[in-house]
Parts: sequence; structure tokens; C-alpha cells
Amino acid sequence: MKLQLALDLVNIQEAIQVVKEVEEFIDVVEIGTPVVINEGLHAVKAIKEAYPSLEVLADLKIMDAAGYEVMKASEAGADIVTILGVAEDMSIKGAVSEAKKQGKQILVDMIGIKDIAGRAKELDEFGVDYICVHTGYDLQAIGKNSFEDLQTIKSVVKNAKTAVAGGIKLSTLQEVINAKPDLVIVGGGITGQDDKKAVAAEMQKLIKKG
Ligand SMILES: O=C([C@H](O)CO)[C@H](O)[C@H](O)COP(=O)(O)O
Repeated sequence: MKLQLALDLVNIQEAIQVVKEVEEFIDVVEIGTPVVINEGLHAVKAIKEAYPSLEVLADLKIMDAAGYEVMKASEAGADIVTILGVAEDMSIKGAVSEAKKQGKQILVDMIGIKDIAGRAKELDEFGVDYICVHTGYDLQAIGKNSFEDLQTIKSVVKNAKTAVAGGIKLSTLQEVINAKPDLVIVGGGITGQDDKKAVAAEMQKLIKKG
């Protein structure tokens, strides 16, 4: 099980600084969608250059022009690129095909999907690397989480790795770990804390313990 740090509300310099604090406790750094919107793929390039030993995920949440966008993110240094599960099958297949060509991975974000089990089964057949259940900020605001959806994808996905994101905190991490996802994504649960290093260290400890 890997720990991914999601960076959403920072600029490039702040991102580099946050990663410096928690580098030893994380496996993947996510350049979040708001950062890509503000800074472009330069943010992906800067983080990969600063931390070449960490995997970098570009949270593009691709909806169309998938092959092209995966190619550009890959050129910037992304190891994993995200596409939305609601995208057309053709777009998902295009993303997978380009990622394979580039030696990269595709994570499908299931945000906004109603039939989680049905779509996860289809996506699993397309050869995506990760299927990620995700409660975005707007639904977190009304108290939702993705813990039940994680159980759902765990029960139907046979090939892809599973991931979970959305409002995970130190206090809720054990519940997530119990469902055994391959990747746990944490943003504000680390970046919003005064002692980011201590929280990330504790999270890594819990993940290693299982
Ligand atoms: O993908 C995300 C969100 O849509 C904003 O881009 C976040 O990275 C993801 O939700 C993880 O962040 P937290 O919810 O703060 O843990």
C-alpha cells in the first residue's frame, strides 16, 4: 500500500517546500488539478526534477483529447496521469495506449459516477492501472466520503490497482487501510496540519502496520 500526498492549494515553490518536509514518508506526489490550472505542467516538471526518486502524479482529470494530454504530461515527467471515469471509452483507451507507449500509468478517477461497480468492471477491462474512488471537495463539504465505494471496487476489480481519495485524515486512515487499497491519497489531512512531518510519519507507520 502506497501513500500519495496531494498538493492542491500551493504554488510551485510552496509545493517543493511541503514535499521537502514529508519526502521520506510518502511514495507519490500529486500535482493537484488546481495547481495544474494555475501553474501548468511546469509544476509537474519542477517537482520531478526536485524529487526524481518519488513518483509524480499529474491530476489532469482528463475528459477528452486523452492521448495528447497523456503525452504532454509524460513529457513533463509525470509517472501517473489521471483521467475521469465518466470520459468516453474511446478516451480511456486512448489514454491507456499512450501511457503504455510512454512507459507511464493511468489512474481513473471515479468522481461523479453513480454506478461505481458497473463502470469499474468496464474500466478494469480497458487495462487502466488504477481505479480510484474519490469524494471531491464539494461533496466532502456535506459530509460524504468514499469508504463504501472503496469496498465496492475492491469486490469487482480484478486487474487494476485500487485507490481512494477525498478528505482522508489521520483519524480515518485506519478504516481506509482495513479495506486494503493499493494507494491512499491524502491532501488536506497532511497539508492542513501544523506538523506535516509528524502526521505523514504517523500515516506511513499505520500503512506499514496494515
Ligand atoms: O483531487 C482532489 C480534488 O479534486 C481537488 O483537486 C484532491 O487532490 C483529493 O481530494 C485529495 O485531497 P483531500 O481531499 O484534501 O485529501
